[in-house]
Amino acid sequence: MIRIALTGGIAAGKSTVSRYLAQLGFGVIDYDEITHELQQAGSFAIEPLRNAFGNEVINAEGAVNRKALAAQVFGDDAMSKAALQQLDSIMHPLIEQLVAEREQAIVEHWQEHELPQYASHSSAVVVHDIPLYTEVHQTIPLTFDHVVTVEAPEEQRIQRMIQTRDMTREQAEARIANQATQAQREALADEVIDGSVTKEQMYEAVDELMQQWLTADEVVAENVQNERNAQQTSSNQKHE
Ligand SMILES: CC(C)(COP(=O)(O)OP(=O)(O)OC[C@H]1O[C@@H](n2cnc3c(N)ncnc32)[C@H](O)[C@@H]1O)[C@@H](O)C(=O)NCCC(=O)NCCS
Ligand SMILES: Nc1ncnc2c1ncn2[C@@H]1O[C@H](COP(=O)(O)OP(=O)(O)OP(=O)(O)O)[C@@H](O)[C@H]1O
Repeated sequence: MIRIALTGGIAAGKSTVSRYLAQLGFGVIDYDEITHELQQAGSFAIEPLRNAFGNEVINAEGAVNRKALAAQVFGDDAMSKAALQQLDSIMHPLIEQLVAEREQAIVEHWQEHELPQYASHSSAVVVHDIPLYTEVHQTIPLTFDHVVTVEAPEEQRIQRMIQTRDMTREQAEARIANQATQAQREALADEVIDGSVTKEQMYEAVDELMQQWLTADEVVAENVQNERNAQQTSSNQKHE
């Protein structure tokens, strides 16, 4: 299996890249979607969250009131920091469990449906779409073959947020300031996709990366197979 972590600065184009990879037929696991699912009524996370943070973080329907929870865990004081750690310790093992189940389903699906445009690839590809990879990589202990971040200049991202998300400049700037920095994301990534170019150019960059990684994986698979064949031949010769 080739495991890829995909992250990026807010509004840099990560979701656009993620959708494109899904369109190509690769399995994509969306960590934001999983987090939201786990905070719906009836989820395993509800009672532990209620016990840790009180009734006020659960709404009348039995789902998490994200605004109320955010008020307890986001802040510069020691209490908020400890609360965020506690939230991570409740959410992250549950996220990890759902991720493992999705990954298994993707591998099973891949075994039955190879992608025609990559007919020769020998491993399933699973893309983990993790907006907050920098923030959570130490508490969700998954290992990745490749870590990719999508980046674009801050002003371009602010303009995108103002135009497509109905935000004011102040709100957009605050969202950026709240996240890890571009330098922190790039320090963890082995590839950076430029989100400031056209979408078509971004897709070309993705195509190139996937070809490169699948070819490298194919070479490793071939070497392993050759090694196995050589060992088999030598063991057969010894028995003759
Ligand atoms: C506290 C919650 C309900 C607040 O939701 P809300 O919609 O108001 O904010 P949102 O999720 O967009 O986060 C806003 C910003 O907070 C920061 N942030 C969010 N979660 C974390 C975290 N676990 N660690 C550090 N920073 C975080 C990021 O900068 C993010 O951009 C939500 O963030 C949450 O449940 N977080 C914990 C689960 C988690 O780790 N999610 C990420 C999984 S990859
Ligand atoms: N290369 C591009 N050229 C023009 N517009 C783009 C490009 N990439 C993304 N966009 C647009 O910018 C907006 C933000 O992109 P996208 O949703 O992919 O960002 P994101 O990084 O996933 O953000 P978030 O982290 O908040 O989910 C969208 O409206 C998208 O269509």
